[in-house]
Amino acid sequence: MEFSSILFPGMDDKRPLVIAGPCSAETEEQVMTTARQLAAIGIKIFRAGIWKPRTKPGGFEGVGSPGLKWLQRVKKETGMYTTTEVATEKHVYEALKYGVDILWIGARTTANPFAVQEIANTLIGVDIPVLIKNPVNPDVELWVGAIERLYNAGITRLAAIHRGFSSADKNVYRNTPQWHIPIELKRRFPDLPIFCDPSHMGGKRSMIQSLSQQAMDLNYSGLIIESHCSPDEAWSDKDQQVTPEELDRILHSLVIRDTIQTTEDLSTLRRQIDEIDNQLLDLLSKRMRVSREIGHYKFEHDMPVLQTMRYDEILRDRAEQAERMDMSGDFIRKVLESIHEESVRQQLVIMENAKKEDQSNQL
Ligand SMILES: O=C(O)C(=O)C[C@]1(C(=O)O)C=C[C@@H](O)C=C1
Repeated sequence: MEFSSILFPGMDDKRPLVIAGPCSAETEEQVMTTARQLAAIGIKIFRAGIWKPRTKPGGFEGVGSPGLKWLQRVKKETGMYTTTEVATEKHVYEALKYGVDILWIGARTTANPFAVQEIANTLIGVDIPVLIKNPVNPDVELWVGAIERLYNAGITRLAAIHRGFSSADKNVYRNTPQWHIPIELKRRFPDLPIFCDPSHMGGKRSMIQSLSQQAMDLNYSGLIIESHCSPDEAWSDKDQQVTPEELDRILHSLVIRDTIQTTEDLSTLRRQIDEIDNQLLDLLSKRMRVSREIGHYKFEHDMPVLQTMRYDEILRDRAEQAERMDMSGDFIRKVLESIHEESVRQQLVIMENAKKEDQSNQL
């Protein structure tokens, strides 16, 4: 896929490209005050939710179409480009009618291929950048699928927004980052810009700075940060919004590492990594050879392939050992789960082949 630039005239091709604005457009005054303050600190793209998907009914569901006139005014008076979330065909028509410059697709919508297809069909023939948030569930294929649906509709000015993933486990995040998922997306589409949404990820103002820094260190193109002229009085998501002044402070604190340099030192270290990876592969192939021998033993002695007690003992022992060696137990558990999966697969093949051989010998 070949993506085109999402930038507009007057925007720097410099990291991070920042989109900022309130979670929701509440009143014309709140929108205009916030917009003026953001324009004053150099923000070029103003965001505001016009239609808000809420988990339960009864919450503030956005001001709807009347708020689009406020976005028009923002553009006219401050020169900032505007963006809002669309989830249905009607939202798209309304946003286009009022000249919204960039659309974004929310996490709940990305998770629903029917809704994404409806939006894509509505956009056929329209030249507008679309930003696609990750789906609520940690499924990179759904995210890729949404990007492909838009692309197939002729929308090539695309970018992704990483806002984190829902999780049943309680942790410090509102939506856990699971950085490996956007990293996989980036591996598949190296030219697709990725924005980080530290507001929804952290769910708290205090986490915005460090999440933004991590996103910059992972080479993200941009940030989308919720900013409100009086966050404590916000009608939605007040804990995660910052004043434009605070946003300015956060943005200035970020260290942007942009040098691409391969010195002799780095090459030497990378050669060491290559060598160690070779050894790891060698060891893994030796382990699989032993596992295949166990497979033959199990066939001859009528033993099942899966040995839960032994598997459990390996996971427990190695996780403890890993922690003593300064690695996370969870990490080693994941590695061993993959190794065990391959080991079981190889033993099942052995069982199957040995059975076939037995049968053909009996004929
Ligand atoms: O110990 C065994 O029985 C094995 O076959 C080895 C092994 C492993 O790869 O560690 C594979 C399958 C079993 O479920 C448990 C462990």
